[in-house]
Amino acid sequence: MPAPDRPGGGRGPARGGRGPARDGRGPARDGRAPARERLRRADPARTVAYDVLRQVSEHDAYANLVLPGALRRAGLEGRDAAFATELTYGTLRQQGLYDAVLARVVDRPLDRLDAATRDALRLGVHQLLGMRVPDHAAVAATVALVRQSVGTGASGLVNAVLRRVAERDLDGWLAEVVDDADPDTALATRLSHPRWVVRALRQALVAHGRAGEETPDLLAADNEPAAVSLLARPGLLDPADLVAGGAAPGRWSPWAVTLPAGDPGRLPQVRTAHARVQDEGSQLVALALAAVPLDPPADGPERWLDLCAGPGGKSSLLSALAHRDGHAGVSVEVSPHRAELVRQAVAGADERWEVRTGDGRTLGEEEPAAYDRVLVDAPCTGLGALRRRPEARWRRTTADLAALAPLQRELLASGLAAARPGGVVAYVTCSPHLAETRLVVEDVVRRSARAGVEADVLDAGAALAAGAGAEVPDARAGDFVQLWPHVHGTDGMFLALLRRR
Ligand SMILES: C[S@@+](CC[C@H](N)C(=O)[O-])C[C@H]1O[C@@H](n2cnc3c(N)ncnc32)[C@H](O)[C@@H]1O
Repeated sequence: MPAPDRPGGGRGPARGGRGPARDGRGPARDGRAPARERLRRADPARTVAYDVLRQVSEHDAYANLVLPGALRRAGLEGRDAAFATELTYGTLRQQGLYDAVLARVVDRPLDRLDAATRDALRLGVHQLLGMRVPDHAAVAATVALVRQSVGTGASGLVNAVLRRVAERDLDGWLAEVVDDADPDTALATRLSHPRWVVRALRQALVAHGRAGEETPDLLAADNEPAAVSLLARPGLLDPADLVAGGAAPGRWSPWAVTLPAGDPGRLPQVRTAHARVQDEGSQLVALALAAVPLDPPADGPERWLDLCAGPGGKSSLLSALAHRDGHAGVSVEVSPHRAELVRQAVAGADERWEVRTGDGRTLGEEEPAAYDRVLVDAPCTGLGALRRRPEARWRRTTADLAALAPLQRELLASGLAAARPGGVVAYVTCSPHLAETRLVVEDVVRRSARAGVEADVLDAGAALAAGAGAEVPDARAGDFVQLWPHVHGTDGMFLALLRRR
């Protein structure tokens, strides 16, 4: 995949073909106020984007959770919804680069600006440098937004700053902001990631057998909008039905389809929980666990366990497979709210699938050697899924790695203890970080053996191929699997498979 080294170089909505209100030059075809005058008022798409940005920065909201509701409430659909989405996600992803530009123009440190004004400035810069919105429309519409939301004083500042930004194009600003920076800082600024993340991802690439030179491609993939993948739950829905409705078949998972556009929440199959939005990488790792050959248990159906299951994506797939094939299972989730989401996710396949609110760390002790297949999809930094969570890269810190390390180890050790001899455990993260993947597995295998719970590392690549129905090229990292956004077009899922002796 080529590495576009600029925002908006990819698939963001273009200006061309939009209605007259987009660029402020069109005639008033519909009896409304002239376009130029309309730009004096904030338009709905920009208002939605700005409101979501405010919720993200003021209330630590997640843009991907807040935006769909905001679009629906504003009645935005089609191209307008796509425009609002690109405004929101692009602004959040490129925040590091845009702040570097703004720092050259604003007459005080950015953190001394009122947060509402700073969010508006970032939104304006994205239109100027990351989208093909004409300068005058980007400035006028953003100023209108600020006048309406913050006040006249702030709108003067925003007007002056955005006009200065508009004096150069993106290449001009890129040259300026990375001018005398060291290579890592330059890469971090150019592709808008924190510097520690750039280093961690390069280290992860190398640790999983790839070249450090791929780092710019990986960072660029984080800046591209991810396709909307759906899971058609096995036994409940044939993916061909979704394809007949206009979706494209998935690239890797036999149960995946890709939606061209639109709100998946409106699909009847999603409403009935027969289909679910789920990245193909997530589907593949769950399918791999289900595909590991196993001696059948002597005393009845297989028992499956999803040890940290919220919000239920992989439980929805595992429960459907288990239901189809006559197995039984349990999902455990510590957060009551997320456990409720898991209950909804397993609906339709829940006859012999129980959902519990509880602490997965103690389950291995409470039910030792009780399960045939165990999924430990551990809480992690999510560094492999940055393209879907546009603000996550700015929230995560190295302190999170240290904080998550004990929890990841305790959950895996508990999952291993809950597996019966001959049973199999999948350790999964949506982060390729070495400290959350290989180091956790190696550490827990060693420590568990000392406690009398021995396990062998299985060939996860073979299981992935069995689950997908074909080899997934470039997925193997020794005995482990590491998927990559820039290689596979999936989230960066890690998978290790362990068989208990
Ligand atoms: C990475 S998410 C799992 C994603 C899930 N497998 C899916 O596909 O939707 C990790 C989950 O573990 C939960 N969790 C954290 N600590 C836990 C614990 N001690 N026991 C059980 N669940 C826990 C978190 O609340 C979170 O929902």
